[in-house]
Amino acid sequence: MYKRIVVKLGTSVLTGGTRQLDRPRMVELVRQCAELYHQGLDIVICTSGAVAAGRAHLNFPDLPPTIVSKQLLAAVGQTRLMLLWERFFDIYGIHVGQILLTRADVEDRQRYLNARDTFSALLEHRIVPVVNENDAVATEEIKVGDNDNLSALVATLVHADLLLILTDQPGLFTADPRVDPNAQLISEVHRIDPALRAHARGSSSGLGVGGMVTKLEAANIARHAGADVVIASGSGPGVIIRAAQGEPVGTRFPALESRPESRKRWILAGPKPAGTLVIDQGAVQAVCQQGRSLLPAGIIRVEGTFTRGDTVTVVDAAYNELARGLVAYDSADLSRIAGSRSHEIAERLGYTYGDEAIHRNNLVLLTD
Ligand SMILES: Nc1ncnc2c1ncn2[C@@H]1O[C@H](COP(=O)(O)OP(=O)(O)O)[C@@H](O)[C@H]1O
Ligand SMILES: N[C@@H](CCC(=O)OP(=O)(O)O)C(=O)O
Repeated sequence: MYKRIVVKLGTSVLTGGTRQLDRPRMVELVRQCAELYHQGLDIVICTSGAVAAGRAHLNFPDLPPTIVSKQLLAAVGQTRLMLLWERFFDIYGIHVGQILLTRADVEDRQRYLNARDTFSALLEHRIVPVVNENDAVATEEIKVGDNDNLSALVATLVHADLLLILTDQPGLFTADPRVDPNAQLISEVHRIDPALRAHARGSSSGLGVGGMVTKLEAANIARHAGADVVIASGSGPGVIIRAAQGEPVGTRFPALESRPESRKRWILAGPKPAGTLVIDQGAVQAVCQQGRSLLPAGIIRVEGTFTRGDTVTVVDAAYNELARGLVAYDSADLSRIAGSRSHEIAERLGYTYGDEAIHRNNLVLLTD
């Protein structure tokens, strides 16, 4: 039995594929959460559905397809959504607390820790946090963008041992089942590699954001943070209880053994990578197999514009993501010293911040 679970409920689940929130379905989901809560489990809800709720409440207004329209719908819908969560949990004598986040709230480590404290306080007082992106004010630059990645961030923040992503399909299939009727359910995943990613497509229902692509991104972050991840159907009978008891439902991604310490968890889930470092085979070996720091000598290419201390993603020549880390040099400097030996850094730049492009203490591996 798990102790702390984050339940992510997609728009597809909360609307049941209709254009409104499906209240009986929400009540059933809350009933299951309440049963687990009263057995002593900590429950965190990551809810989508604000935009759908806003649209339904305003009777499907004819709005231009702009960011502001979405913000307007979310502003109206979020209160409707929260009202329902509050009412339904209240039936079982459970208090809820709303947390609305954007990427900007966790980009900086201090703010990330503040958010973590809020979650800790709620959970300590046995209040169920109900989390969504702060869509009403989130613009492209500051948002997480999809609630799958948001749920992985939350699972990382609260040290969840299970992230349960509920959607309108029984799990991850070998192809989008809406398109390919012969697609097969994949019940257990031990490696999230390009071959597996090739199965995942975006959302084709017009309701959700990201489809299976973002669910795999989320699964990869959460299992590196030490949580098991399950993707399953929100309409499966007793699905939350069954998943919490460790029964095989949907697609399961067991947590990886390594449990990163606090700062590395932040690097993993907090800041959005501002750039990409493409590294050569020797550096892949040194970083991934030998746990070494990344030196400029192993960098083939620098992409994006970033400053010293920003998070970047580290990829191999085929663009498989290997790690994330905080850079010791900005993008202009790194471009100048990429491929250089350590003693050449000062010669090229006229100064040095050390031999490492990313010190291993600032590096989190994303390989298995
Ligand atoms: N390989 C796949 N296996 C299962 N579903 C997939 C796959 N590729 C794409 N999808 C699509 O992902 C959708 C679920 O994601 P999404 O629409 O974003 O829902 P949610 O609102 O639950 O996040 C499914 O309806 C399905 O059509
Ligand atoms: N934050 C948005 C949902 C964004 C999102 O990722 O949706 P989904 O793919 O249905 O989980 C909302 O509340 O409408």
